[in-house]
Amino acid sequence: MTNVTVLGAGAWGTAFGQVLADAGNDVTMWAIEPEIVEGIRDHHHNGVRLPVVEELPHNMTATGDRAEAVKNADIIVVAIAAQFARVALAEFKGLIPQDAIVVSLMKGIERNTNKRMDEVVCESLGLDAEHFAAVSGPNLSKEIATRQPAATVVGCANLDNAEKVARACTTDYFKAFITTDVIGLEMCGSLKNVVALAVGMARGAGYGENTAAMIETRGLAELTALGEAAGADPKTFAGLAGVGDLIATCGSPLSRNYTFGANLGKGLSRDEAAKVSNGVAEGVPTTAAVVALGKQYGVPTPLACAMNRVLEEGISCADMLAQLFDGTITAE
Ligand SMILES: NC(=O)C1=CN([C@@H]2O[C@H](COP(=O)(O)OP(=O)(O)OC[C@H]3O[C@@H](n4cnc5c(N)ncnc54)[C@H](OP(=O)(O)O)[C@@H]3O)[C@@H](O)[C@H]2O)C=CC1
Ligand SMILES: O=C(CO)COP(=O)(O)O
Repeated sequence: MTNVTVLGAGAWGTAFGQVLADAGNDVTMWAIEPEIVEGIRDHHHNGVRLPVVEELPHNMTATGDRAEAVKNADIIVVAIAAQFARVALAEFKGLIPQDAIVVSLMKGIERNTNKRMDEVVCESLGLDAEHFAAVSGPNLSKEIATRQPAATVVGCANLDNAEKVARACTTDYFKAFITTDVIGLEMCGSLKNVVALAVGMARGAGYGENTAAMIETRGLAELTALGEAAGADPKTFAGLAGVGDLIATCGSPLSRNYTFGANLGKGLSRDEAAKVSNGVAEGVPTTAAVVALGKQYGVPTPLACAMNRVLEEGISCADMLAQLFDGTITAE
């Protein structure tokens, strides 16, 4: 049996915690808010972040104490909003058991440093790459919370450790594939959120299938080019974490990024869309970081640049799309 601790009892942290518990592990959730800790520990329910699950498994508990949360953990899963990961993890430095594998579920690029979550987690905890794993795939939390069949990809520089994590989250409704392409998983998961914002925006503004398909396909080309420049394996982009996650996220109102974009497309301002957003829309802070990464690697990022103008300057959906029609003829 494996002891697994999940840092952050948000929607995905809690749903993934349930997967881990269903797979037979003893699961401890760590959260700051006492209401969430008490809810999971005493009532097997996270009414704040995942009310759709009436009764969480009984081999899942919670604590607000950092040292207690991680002291016996074989695997530590980080599911904190990406922009807060560095500051939150700093409090765990020195507490993580030496052989523990630290797994990130987060899909974002850190603003200002433009770093991926593998970089942020390893830097914050003083962790070596062999003990870090990323999990990314088409994993809308509410669907997995209701145990609908789904699959994901676990990436680690050490394939044995990837397999350990994959085994720990394998159930009869959740399947995990493994890879060593951590950079590919990080880039896929983070950049598809920017694409989902743009597709949602087009949908919210009333555009149809052709427009959505154009944004998704050109978005995939953009994230593949940027990912390859960052050192990713191009094959990853054609898999579950790439095309798979784009299909799920860009096609579902369960996605916070899609919904945030749809609200922008309906005419809400960025602040208004944030107010009605239910959970973190990682694409919003990540968009500027993607633009910066494009400049750093010398890779054109027309879609991220257009979405950045929406978020920073408030341009309309029509103007955002016009950015993609600059009159130049290029090879696809
Ligand atoms: N939901 C989904 O379908 C999926 C989400 N992901 C990714 O997983 C990550 C988490 O998403 P999700 O759980 O859905 O998000 P939620 O918005 O539901 O929860 C965010 C989590 O981050 C925590 N948090 C925010 N700020 C801080 C802070 N300063 N210190 C400590 N913790 C903090 C929140 O704690 P608190 O509750 O106390 O505010 C909460 O646990 C994101 O990167 C997301 O992109 C990946 C795949 C699927
Ligand atoms: O990453 C996700 C699905 O794979 C969840 O997307 P959102 O963060 O947009 O809800």
